[in-house]
Formats: sequence, structure tokens, C-alpha cells
Amino acid sequence: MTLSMGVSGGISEETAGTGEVIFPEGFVWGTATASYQIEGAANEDGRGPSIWDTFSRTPGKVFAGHTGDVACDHYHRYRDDVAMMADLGVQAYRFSMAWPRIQPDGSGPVNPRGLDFYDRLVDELHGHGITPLVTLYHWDLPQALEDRGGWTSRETAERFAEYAAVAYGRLGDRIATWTTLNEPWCSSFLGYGAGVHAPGRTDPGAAFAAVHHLLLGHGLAVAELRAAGAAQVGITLNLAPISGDDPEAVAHIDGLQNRIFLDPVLRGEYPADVVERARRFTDWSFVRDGDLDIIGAPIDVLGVNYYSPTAVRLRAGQPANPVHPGSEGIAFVQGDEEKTAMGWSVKPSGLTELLTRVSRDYPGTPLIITENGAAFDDVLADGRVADERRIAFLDGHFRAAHAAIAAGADLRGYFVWSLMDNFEWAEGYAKRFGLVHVDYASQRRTPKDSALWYREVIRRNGLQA
Ligand SMILES: N=[N+]=NCCCCNC(=O)[C@@H]1[C@H]2[C@H](O)[C@@H](O)[C@H](O)[C@@H](CO)[C@@H]12
Repeated sequence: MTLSMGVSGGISEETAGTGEVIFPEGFVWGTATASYQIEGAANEDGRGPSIWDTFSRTPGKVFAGHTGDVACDHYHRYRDDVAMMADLGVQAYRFSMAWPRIQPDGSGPVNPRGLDFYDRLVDELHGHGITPLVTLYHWDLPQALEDRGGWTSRETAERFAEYAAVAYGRLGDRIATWTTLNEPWCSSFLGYGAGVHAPGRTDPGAAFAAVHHLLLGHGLAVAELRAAGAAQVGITLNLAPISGDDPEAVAHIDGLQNRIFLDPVLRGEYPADVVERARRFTDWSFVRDGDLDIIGAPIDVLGVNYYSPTAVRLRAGQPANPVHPGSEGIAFVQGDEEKTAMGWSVKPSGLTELLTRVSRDYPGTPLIITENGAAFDDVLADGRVADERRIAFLDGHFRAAHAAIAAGADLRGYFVWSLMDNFEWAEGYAKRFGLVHVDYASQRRTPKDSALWYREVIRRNGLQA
């Protein structure tokens, strides 16, 4: 089954908020994870160090000094985890491959034991009738490449395409949908601009160079995957609807959050207003003739990660938000909506707004929600996690996604973040996004009430009244 296969069947009448909601026939329901967040086995079977191994060992960068050394020990427990997904009725599974497992130095010699793991994982998935969707890069850049400039260097883009070809060569016969990058916005603006993610650099100019080389890596990898015969290729972007009374402030943040990625990938050009505003930080000399043609090569599916909307307003004297270069005078504000354990506003209608905007402004590319979910302060008691807030969160967002489909969005699937609690980057293990609870001391998995609820959603292909 390919994930951007056409869906058929009508849409039931949209009942706002409470009624029965049935998704189109063939709609794909899945869960998502990422290599550094769940695998562990950081120094096993030839895996090389990544920038997150380095960053998590840097004092003060990650909550309580947590690292991904063990994480959910998925590297050893993958069979049970796949069986657990099958028991939950999960139809598709989005996971990432660890580049440092496959090429420990990010280039040159391939580590066959690294490929062997993904071989075993994919065969286990198929054995349970679960469709794999792979992310080639979910932030664990080989440290050796960072030592040579990382994503600020064009060389990294070129090495990424080689890695994509190696991965496809071993697994292309069993994985139909290949996405290149997860959230280049995080890799660039959090990793090189604000320094709150690996590699921890705080240089806006470097962030813009990283944006470009991440996108160039995407484009070069798409070319390799196409040449090798990949059925579906795509990319995953974290996007957000931007609201506010001041059009210039909204345009500025929409440009840095959304259009700086959507326009190159889907239109083959950088948004002119973003290019101009960024000239304070970069001369864009890293862009070479032909790069945008490479970046803008057609894709088959766009992965959309949505968590929360962004609201901005002008505020005199407001210093720039380091995540958003040049945002002096722009305040990021939150309404009185419910907040998750991450402090993020819960606004399902933001998903409808986002999906309809992307469909309107960038028509013609099927969409998949590759991540949506929430962290709450889950409590395991008597072998159960009664995570009613997560059920309500997902119910609302599923209905919002359905409303977007009813409004014409070509949405093909939905992957809940995350299958299980895992290493939440700078928050370490303090934040739990999983449908399944993980006791890290024992590595015991316990499906939360939301997992059991999701099983019924999948079985019904929709929501009850
Ligand atoms: N306000 N606000 N912010 C909304 C989101 C900010 C950007 N962070 C993400 O999207 C990351 C994405 C990542 O792929 C995954 O690896 C992370 O575990 C999840 C949860 O954090 C999300």
C-alpha cells in the first residue's frame, strides 16, 4: 500500500465537534517516532556519534543531562514494539533512520550492521501488515559532518544525497514512501540560530545557510531516490497558522516559519520578502545557480507536522526572538486556550486553517499529517494511564482534519506523535507525548487509554458521535 494512493468514498456530513465523523475510504492511520528519540544503543553495532550525542552531553543543554544513550531501547525491543503497534491496529508507522548507524562518519564506508537493523525492522512491520514510512533525517547528523560545518556547509547536502542512495539501495524494495527531512525549521533555526537544539549554535547567518543546505540536501536526495526508482518521495515540514493584527508582523513570521520552506520545495523559489528581510544576516551567496531547480523538484507528498498556532502582535521595544531572526518589535502571544505540558496552546481549528491554507496556496500535492499529538502530565496508576486530555486533544484535531478534507484538502493520512513516550529533545524524558507509556527504569510499555481509544478510531475509520 502506498501512502499517497488515491482515496475514494464520500465524506460524511460534517457534524461540528461532536457528531459521527467518518474519513474517506483508504485514509491511513499511523503513529510516528524518530531514531534518536527511541532507539538507544547509541554505541552499538558500529553507530557513530551524532550532534545530539554531543549536545545532550553538553552541560545545561538537556533537562537533567538526559541523553539518548538508552531511550526506549527500541533497538533491542523493536519486535515487541511492532507487535504492540499491530495490537493497536496501527496501519502505518513513520520512523527515521539514523544516518550515524548507516554511515558512522556521515560519508564513505557503510556500516552493514546499521542497515541490518532497519532491514529487520521493516520486515517485522511487513510481517504485521504495517506500512513503513521512512524519514531519512530526523536531526541526528553525524558529528563528523558537523565538525566540517554541518548544515552550514554545502558538502553536508551532498553527503546527505549519498546517504539517501545507500539507504534506498538496501530498503527501497520494501519501503514505498521516503521523506527526506523532518522539520528543517527546527534543524536550522533552533539548531544554528537560537542554539536550543543541536548543534547549539547561535548565529542567524548560519541558520539561513543551514536552511539552504538542508533544502539542497532534500533536493539532491529526491534526485537520487527518483533515479533509484522510489515510488513516493516527500518532506516533512512543521507549519503553523500565523495570526495577528499587524500584517507586516504576520508576514514576517509566516515567512520564516512557513514560506521559507514551502516556496522553495513547492514553487522552486525563495519568498522575496524573506530574502530581503534576511539580508541583515546573510548575503545569500551560498545559493548557486540551479539550486532552486533542484530543491523544487516535484514531490509526491508533503508531510505536515502541526502542534499549535502562532499569534503575534507589535510591541514597542520587544527584543528579537532568537528563533526568529529580525523579529524585533514582534511579541509572540498566547490566548487563553488550554495549554499542553509543553505550554503550547491547544487549538484544533488551527489545523483546519493550516491544511486549507496549504491546499489553497500550494495546490496539487497530497498531504499527510506526519505529526500531531500532545504532552500531558500522564500518571500511571494500577497499570493504567487515564489520559483523557490526550483523547480530547486528538478527537478535536481529528475532527479539524476532517473539516479540512470536507473543505477540499487532499489529506491522505494521519500519524499521531508519538507511538510511545520518548526522548523529547531539550526536555529529555520529562515530557511524555506517547500513546504508550514507557517506564524508563524497567522499559515496560503500557498502552494509555488514548491508545485504546485510537484503536477504535482506526477500526471505525472515524469518530463516534
Ligand atoms: N509553540 N510551539 N511549538 C510547536 C512545535 C515546535 C517545533 N517542535 C516540533 O515540531 C517537534 C516535532 C519533532 O519532529 C519531534 O521529534 C518532537 O518530539 C515533537 C514534539 O516536540 C515535535
